[in-house]
Amino acid sequence: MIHILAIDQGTTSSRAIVFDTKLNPVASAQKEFPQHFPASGWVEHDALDLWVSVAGVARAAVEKAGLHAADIAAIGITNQRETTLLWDRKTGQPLHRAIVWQDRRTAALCDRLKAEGHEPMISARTGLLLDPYFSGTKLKWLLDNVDGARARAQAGELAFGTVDSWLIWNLTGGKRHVTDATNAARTLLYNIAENRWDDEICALLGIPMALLPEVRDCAGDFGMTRADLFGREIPILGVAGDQQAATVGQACFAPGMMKSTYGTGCFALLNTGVDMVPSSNRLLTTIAYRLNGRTTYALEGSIFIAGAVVQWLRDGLKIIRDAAETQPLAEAADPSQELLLVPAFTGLGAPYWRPECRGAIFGLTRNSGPAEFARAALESVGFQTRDLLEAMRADWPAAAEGVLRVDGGMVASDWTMQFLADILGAPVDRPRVTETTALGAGYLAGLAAGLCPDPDSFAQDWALERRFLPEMAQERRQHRYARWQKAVQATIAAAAP
Ligand SMILES: Nc1ncnc2c1ncn2[C@@H]1O[C@H](COP(=O)(O)OP(=O)(O)O)[C@@H](O)[C@H]1O
Ligand SMILES: O=P(O)(O)OC[C@H](O)CO
Repeated sequence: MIHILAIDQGTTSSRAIVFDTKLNPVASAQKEFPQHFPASGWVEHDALDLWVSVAGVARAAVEKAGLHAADIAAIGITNQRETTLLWDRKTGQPLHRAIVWQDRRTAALCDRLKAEGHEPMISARTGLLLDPYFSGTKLKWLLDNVDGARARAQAGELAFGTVDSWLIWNLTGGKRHVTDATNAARTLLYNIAENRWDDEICALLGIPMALLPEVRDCAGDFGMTRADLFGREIPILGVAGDQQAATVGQACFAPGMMKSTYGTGCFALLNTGVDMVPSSNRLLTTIAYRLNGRTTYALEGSIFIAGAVVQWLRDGLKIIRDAAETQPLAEAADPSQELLLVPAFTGLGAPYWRPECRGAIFGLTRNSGPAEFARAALESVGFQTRDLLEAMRADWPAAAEGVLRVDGGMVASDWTMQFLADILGAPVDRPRVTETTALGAGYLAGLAAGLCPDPDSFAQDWALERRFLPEMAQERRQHRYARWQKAVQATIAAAAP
C-alpha cells in the first residue's frame, strides 16, 4: 500500500494530506497556529509553531489513513512563500520569530533602495520588485536588528531559509540545508536567469552568502526524515512554493496556461515556458517549476486581499456568520446600486504596489446595506483579477486566449466565479480537486519517486467540475471595469501624503 504524504504549510494553518499513487486524497489533518502582530504592519510566526504543527499534522494524517511509515514512499512539501527564518546551525534554535510575507516593516528600506536606483538591476535579475513582500530585505532586517547576528552569519554559524528550508532542516534533524528553485526565486537574492544566488545583490543588502541554502530542482532528493519522527526514515522528494505547487496541481504545464488561487489573498500565475518574460506592467517574473535542471518561468500577479475580504464581512463588520452567506446576500443586492469596494486593507499589491493605500468604498446610498456590501466584496475579487489579467495580456499577448483555472477556498462561491467570468470576458474553469496546492506537492514527490506519470500524462487526469462562461454584455463589462479603475485611482490619490 504505497502512498505519498503532502505537507502544506500555509499562512494561517498547516495541513497534511495522504494521497494514494493515483493522487486521490485518502486522509488529511490540519492545525491553525497563532499570528503575531507586534507592531502596525508587522506579522510574525513562531518558527517552532510552524515546525511543531507540521510534525503534528503529518503524523496525524498518516495515522488517520490507517498507514505506517513503511507505506509512505515519499514526502512532498509546499509552503507559504517569502516568509523569512534565521537559525543557529549548531542548536537549530531560531534567532527570531519568522517574518511573514505580509510584513511591511522594510517599506522604508525598500524606498531608500529604490531612490538609490537599484530596482532595475534587482528586477532584471530576480524578476521581482523592491517591495517588503520578498525575503531579502526581511533577512537584512534580522541581521541588522538581532544582536550579534551579522557577525555570527559571517562566521558561518547561522542558516537562513524560507519555510520549506526550515521544515526540511527539522525533518532531517539538521542534516540538510536546502531549498527548491521556486522558493529561492521569491527571496530577492536569487538570479532566476542564471539559476544562482546573486552575490552582488547579497553584497548590496549586506547578506553573507554562507547563510544561504543549496538550491535544488522541485522533484529530487531533499534528504531523509529523522527515523524517530515517523518510526522510520522517509525520503523528501518534492518541494515547491504554494502558488507554484498549485500551478503544478492545476497541470498548467503548457505556455499560456494560467491558474489563480483564491485563499486569503489571490495569486495568478501564467506559464510562459522556457522564456523569462520581463514585465513592463508591474507583474513579477518567477520560476513556475524546475524539473531535470530545466526551468519553466511564469508571470505572477499577487493580490493581498481576496478571501480575506469575506473574513472582514464576518469578523469586522459582522454582517455574516459564515463565508457561504455572501452568495444569497449578493444575489439579493439592489441592482440599481453600484457599490464599489477597493479592499486595500494592507495596501495594494500587483499591478499597483502601493503599500501606503488603505481600503475605500464608493457609491454608498441610504439604501446600501449588508447585501450591497457582500456583493461589492465578492466583486472586488473579480475586478482585481481583471487588473492582473490586463497586465498579463499587455506583457505577453498570447495570454489573451487563455482560460483561467481557479482553486482555493473561495472558488466554492458560484456567484463569485460567475462574476469573475463576466468581468474577465473569459471562461473560468473550476477543477474537481480544488486542493491543488497539496496535490502539486504530492505529484512532485511522486514524480521523483517514479510513482507518478510524466507531466503530460498527469495533465490528462485534470478533471473539470464546472466551466463558468461570460454572460455579461460587453458594454456593461466595460462600464463596470472603467468605474473600478476610477475607484482604484481615487483610492491611490486619497493615500497621497
Ligand atoms: N463559500 C464561500 N464564499 C466566499 N468566500 C469563501 C467561501 N468559502 C471560503 N471562502 C473564503 O476562502 C478563504 C479560505 O480559503 P483557503 O484556500 O482555505 O485559504 P488559505 O489557504 O489562504 O487559508 C477564506 O478567506 C474564506 O473567507
Ligand atoms: O499561505 P497562503 O495560501 O496564504 O499563500 C501565501 C503566498 O505563498 C504568499 O506569497
